[in-house]
Amino acid sequence: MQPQPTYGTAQMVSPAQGSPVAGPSTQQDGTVDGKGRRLPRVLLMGPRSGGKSSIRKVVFEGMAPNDTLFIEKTNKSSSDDINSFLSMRMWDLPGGQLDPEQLNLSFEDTDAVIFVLDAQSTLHDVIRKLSVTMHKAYTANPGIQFEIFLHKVDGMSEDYRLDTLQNLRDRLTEELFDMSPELESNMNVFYHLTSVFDTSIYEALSKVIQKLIPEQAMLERLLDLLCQQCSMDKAFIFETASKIYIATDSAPLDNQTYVICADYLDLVGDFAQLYETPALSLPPAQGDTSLSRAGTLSRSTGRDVSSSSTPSATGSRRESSTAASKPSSAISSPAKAGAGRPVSVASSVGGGLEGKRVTRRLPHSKVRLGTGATIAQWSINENLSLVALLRPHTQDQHSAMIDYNVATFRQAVLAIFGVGVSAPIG
Ligand SMILES: Nc1nc2c(ncn2[C@@H]2O[C@H](COP(=O)(O)OP(=O)(O)OP(=O)(O)O)[C@@H](O)[C@H]2O)c(=O)[nH]1
Repeated sequence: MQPQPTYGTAQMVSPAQGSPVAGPSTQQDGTVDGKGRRLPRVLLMGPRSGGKSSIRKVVFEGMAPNDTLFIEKTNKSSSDDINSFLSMRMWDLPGGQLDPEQLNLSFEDTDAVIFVLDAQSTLHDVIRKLSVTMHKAYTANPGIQFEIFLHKVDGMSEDYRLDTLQNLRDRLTEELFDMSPELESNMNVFYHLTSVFDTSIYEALSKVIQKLIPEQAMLERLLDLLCQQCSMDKAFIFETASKIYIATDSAPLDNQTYVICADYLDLVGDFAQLYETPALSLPPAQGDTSLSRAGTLSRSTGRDVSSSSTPSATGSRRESSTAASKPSSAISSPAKAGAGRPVSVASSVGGGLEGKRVTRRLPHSKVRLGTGATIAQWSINENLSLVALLRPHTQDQHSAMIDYNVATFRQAVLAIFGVGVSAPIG
């Protein structure tokens, strides 16, 4: 029987640099975690210059979309731990390689395949190859999830995008049907319009990842309860570094809400970095991925860690009128005094701090928008953040209740993922 993917292991995985690897999963290549459990595997495939490396670099390494122009061609397959919390492993196969067998990879232990197709090129030949690969993959693993990214749709009109997608869908369905009608009707195929120049790629990857999280329904239910109790219009659990959301409540999601929440998370991360004091940066603790990532991934570096050394630790407050998603009033600093949860870290930090307990705070911040609504962010742990849109005046009138509910929510999320509560609540 195929082992179930596991998530949220207490032992976080450091994001590997794209080391060239080719071959089936082994303990050595990291597709098995420290406890011997298999990590979910996502294959990223597609024709040459489709945009695979750009997606990886923009979303998981913080590269500016314009810089993708200078990415070198992928010659060898590479594998990356793309999501520290979920310990997910993504394989980027060189362009043109639609058949992973040539690379000694098998579909048996693959959970999802993302096919990245260039919407601006002719797809005629690709569709045929794609259907053959899908057929093979499905035969090897009927539970496999196919995600088709019609990529580079920026610059195309809405109508043209939808037409291109419809064409692709029709032709691929025909090809699959010709091969086997039964197979075609049983396959799980999902389509997404994506571009690295807007949030569509984050949303598409969020949807892919959510399907790989068995705890999804539980998280959604928890978020529903939180929204209901705290008068929140929308709430997300984000993977802080990548801005991918792993869960949201069941209320309908409009793109603008996601954009505002993701931008806010970005802004908070940038603020947190401003307040980082190198002298107080803690050495990487075992299993503390966010610490070990400092200095390697720009957008994920020490975002949460920095909170420990923000002015809030000494009780000072900073306010700024920096615009984030049109905030009309002041923004609290990422670790607003008294708002963060203190985390006691018994660690040797060298020099004068050796042997002392260093108090870290999990950051929390909020901004009142022009509409009177509040956008707020709470860190759940080093890798996850809760971001929510609160109805006007709720935050002012019920802040204690909201803090209490969020603390309870946080405990529940950590318990679901089996990470354990690493910081005192409330
Ligand atoms: N317009 C537009 N161009 C993109 C987008 N994503 C990637 N590109 C461009 O597409 C080109 C190829 O991107 P890569 O990421 O190297 O493509 P790849 O699939 O990794 O290619 P191989 O290395 O050959 O496998 C680059 O010039 C990128 O700038 C997008 O969303 N929109």
